[in-house]
Amino acid sequence: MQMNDQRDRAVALRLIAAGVVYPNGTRALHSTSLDFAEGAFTVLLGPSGAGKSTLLRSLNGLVPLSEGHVETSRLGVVRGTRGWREHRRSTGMVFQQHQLIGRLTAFANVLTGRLGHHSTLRSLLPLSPAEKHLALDALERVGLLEFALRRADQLSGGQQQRVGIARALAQAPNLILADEPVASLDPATSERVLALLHDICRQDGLSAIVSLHQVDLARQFADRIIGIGGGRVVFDGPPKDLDEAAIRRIYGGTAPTPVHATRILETTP
Ligand SMILES: Nc1ncnc2c1ncn2[C@@H]1O[C@H](COP(=O)(O)OP(=O)(O)OP(=O)(O)O)[C@@H](O)[C@H]1O
Repeated sequence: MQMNDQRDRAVALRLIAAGVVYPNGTRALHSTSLDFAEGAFTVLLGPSGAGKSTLLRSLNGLVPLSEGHVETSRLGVVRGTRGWREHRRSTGMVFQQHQLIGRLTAFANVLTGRLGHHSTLRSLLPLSPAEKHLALDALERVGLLEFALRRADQLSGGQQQRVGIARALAQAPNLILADEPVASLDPATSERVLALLHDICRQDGLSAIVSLHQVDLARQFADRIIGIGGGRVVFDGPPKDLDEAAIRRIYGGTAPTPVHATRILETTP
């Protein structure tokens, strides 16, 4: 897909002059405005500490904005506790470390994706058969129906991340935010998990914003790549425009460390 196609699409989500300063005074995101097109698979790339997680998490209020706004096509400018709750309910989040409850089954973990749809009191009661079907359907889509009753901590890393994707799908979201969803997986599993996420988003017309460390995966799957450096957008374009100069701009002259080298460094005492 070309950038022009993206411009022709409706805007699903908009970041307007948004910035983040953490309580310790660190400015992690300088004033940034971005439009995210309906149904597009957008990848955030950048070196460690660039501000990818901050930007991604600010999009659903997990990191509060210090200035600016988030606007969605459904809600307009997101405001107040109720507005953010409503926005989060329709935003599926996939995390690097899955954030599953290990002693619960895959099925029970996926069901937790439904809890945002209920009041605190109602969520203490069993979920409806329709919601259980939704959760099983989500597990089937990620190819894990046969593991539905297995404890999450007895699944492989790739399977756990697929449960994480199923949990996000069980929310029936309009938008998926994935914060380094494959950072803890080996390269082959990373590609499979990302292909799965990409295919599901495409089939359902879901907008996805995904932060990644791997340039090759960004090139393979993204409709649009946003490069972040020092809390600012330093590249924004389709994968075909991500040339060596753009990579230098994003990574500040130091080539991104290949995944296998990172793993050797991590596992060597
Ligand atoms: N809770 C926090 N309090 C203070 N500073 C923070 C906090 N979280 C992140 N930062 C700082 O904000 C900057 C951006 O961090 P962020 O986690 O968004 O980067 P990132 O690009 O996602 O990095 P990585 O790829 O290593 O996860 C960094 O300087 C980081 O140290």
